[in-house]
Amino acid sequence: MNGKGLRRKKSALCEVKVAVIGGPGVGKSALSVRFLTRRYIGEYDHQSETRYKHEVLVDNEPVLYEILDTCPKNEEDLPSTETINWADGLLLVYSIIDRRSMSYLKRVGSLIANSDIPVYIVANKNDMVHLREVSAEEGAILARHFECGFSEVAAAEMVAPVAVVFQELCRAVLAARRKSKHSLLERMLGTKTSNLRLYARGKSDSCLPKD
Ligand SMILES: Nc1nc2c(ncn2[C@@H]2O[C@H](COP(=O)(O)OP(=O)(O)OP(=O)(O)O)[C@@H](O)[C@H]2O)c(=O)[nH]1
Repeated sequence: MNGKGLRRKKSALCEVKVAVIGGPGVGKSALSVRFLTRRYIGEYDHQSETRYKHEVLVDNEPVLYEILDTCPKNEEDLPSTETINWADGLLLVYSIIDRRSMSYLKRVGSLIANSDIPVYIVANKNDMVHLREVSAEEGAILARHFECGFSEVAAAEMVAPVAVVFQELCRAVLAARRKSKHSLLERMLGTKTSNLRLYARGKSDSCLPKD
């Protein structure tokens, strides 16, 4: 114990695994590193996927993000089943100046059509509107199709909107966890649990948002 009260137990940390997915060069690393370090680094020299860990507060609760920055070799190189199964949530990235990157996400959509993994769509490089190939409306339509959140950002310009994107995906993951826990309880108890307070204990429960 320290002077300021109880030291936080490690088990109280909520872990959220995010795979950052998108076609080549859309800014997956720029977005990830912006979120991790608040800095914009223009060029990344990596030939393979990279994993990061990062702890932040989301809605005043500590969250440990594990971020997988994927690295497709070309437009045909879609994320593996292993990557999708590993993730709790997918950050799907396209570039507003690259129409092919929107098509890439549509192909990813077919891959995850039968899954209920939470996703968030982010359109990057909106500092380059003079070269725009994909309208914001098209992004919003794709997000409606995925039933997920959507925003246009520029990793090159600002930190806050990029952080919001990661926070929103975290909220979607926690909401999905809460929903699956409720439906598991409903199956076990044979009743609706919406009026029951969940008795939270144990490590996995610490990842659930409070009711
Ligand atoms: N103008 C502008 N350029 C950006 C932005 N984000 C990234 N870039 C540039 O886009 C290029 C690709 O960025 P990366 O972050 O390496 O893209 P990536 O999706 O990780 O690339 P791969 O891992 O090779 O698929 C770099 O030259 C970045 O400087 C942005 O918001 N605006």
